[in-house]
Amino acid sequence: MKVETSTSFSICIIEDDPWYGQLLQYQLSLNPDYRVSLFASGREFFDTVQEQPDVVTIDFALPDISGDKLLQRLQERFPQLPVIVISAQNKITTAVELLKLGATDYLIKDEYTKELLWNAILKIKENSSLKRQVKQLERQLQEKYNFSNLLKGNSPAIRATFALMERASQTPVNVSITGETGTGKELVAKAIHMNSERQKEPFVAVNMAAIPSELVESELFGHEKGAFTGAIGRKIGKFEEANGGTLFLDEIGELPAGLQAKLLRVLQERELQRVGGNQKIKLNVRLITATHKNLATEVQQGNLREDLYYRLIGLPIALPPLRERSHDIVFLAKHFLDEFCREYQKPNLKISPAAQQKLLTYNYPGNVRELKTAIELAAVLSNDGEIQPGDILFTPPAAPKSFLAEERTLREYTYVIIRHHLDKYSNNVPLVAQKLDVGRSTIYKMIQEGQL
Ligand SMILES: Nc1ncnc2c1ncn2[C@@H]1O[C@H](COP(=O)(O)OP(=O)(O)OP(=O)(O)O)[C@@H](O)[C@H]1O
Repeated sequence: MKVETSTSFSICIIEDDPWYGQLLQYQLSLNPDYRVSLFASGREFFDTVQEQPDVVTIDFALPDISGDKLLQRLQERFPQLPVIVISAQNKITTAVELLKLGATDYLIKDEYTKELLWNAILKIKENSSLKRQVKQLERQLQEKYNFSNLLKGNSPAIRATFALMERASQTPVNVSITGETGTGKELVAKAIHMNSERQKEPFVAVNMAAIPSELVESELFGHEKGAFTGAIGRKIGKFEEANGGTLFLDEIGELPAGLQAKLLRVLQERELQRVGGNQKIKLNVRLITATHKNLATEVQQGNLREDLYYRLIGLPIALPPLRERSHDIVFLAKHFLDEFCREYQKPNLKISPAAQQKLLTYNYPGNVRELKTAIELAAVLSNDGEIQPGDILFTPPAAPKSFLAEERTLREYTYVIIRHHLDKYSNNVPLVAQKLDVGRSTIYKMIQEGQL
């Protein structure tokens, strides 16, 4: 027999007294959400029920099996099953024993049993629906943070990134992410955290480039009251905030040289002292760093300590610039367009072939962030069902102030250009003359005249 479990709440009553059993069945069936089945013995229940019901009530004194044994068999068969024991005995020790064994409730057979049973089942129902909701929310959250839900892409490069992220989520190793601005470094860090066993703990992101260098130490490690002028109270640093979870240090290449030794010590010893404090605080933080710089070059140039480099590098993940993953451009554009149409409650827009061509020929210095912004604007600008090339406007980054903006004579411009090249090629006049296609004597003459 299959007790109906899908849409309704299924209750099984095991009671050998047919009159009493039917009384309980009648009473509970008054709730139209309940499907109530009656069994005269433990054996009849086990012979017929295959799927776990939502709750079982058992008579303590059945002819074929004692209450405690039946409870144990039910628990072996359905480990999560709530079981209510109904007994004619009002011996406290029996009740305590059964509750210890895992019974959800113990009711005495008297004139209040029906009401008490009604309430006990209501509580179990509420509890199980809450548990179901929590499970569903957890599933939704998990889906939301699935790598391929968070990070969109169709290129071999992004697929290779998924594989690395998978590995990074399964181990607590440090991760270092490199990539130009807007390639999705923070998104990758967050996705790793959300898929790791630390997902319920904090994810704290800090952009090192955005903190004035004199404040970095207290921002990362915290400070005690009075540690320095202006430290009016105790401050918890980002490491402590992230304790138990993940700390994402963006633009790690900007970490001031003076703090590199302290960071290394904190990572090695897994404990820190707040600025101006002497208490040692234990840390359990997973570190993910990101940079658009090449850290190995930073080490060679003496900007980053080698020992810190080896600590940080852990599992490296390199995100290629968008212009090198042409497979992703239209794919991402369509994804963002769908998102913006939903957000702006516009009917679904398409991208015309000519607009796709325009997207594919641009070089995206701002990478995915720039594509996303351009698509948002296109979604707003478009007034037919299709994005046209004219709807796609790329805003180039502010160019360095052009020297053409300054008013000079042609001769003065010539000096500026030659001087720039002499600086660039270490005053190598023959090389500069060759590069600019002018006579060497012209350059020597200008030098002699003191114009350069
Ligand atoms: N593969 C992707 N799929 C979906 N959205 C993406 C993807 N890559 C980047 N984005 C989006 O692009 C924007 C920039 O991403 P993110 O901030 O992670 O880049 P970043 O490399 O950390 O940038 P920066 O170096 O400037 O801090 C965000 O809105 C992010 O959601």
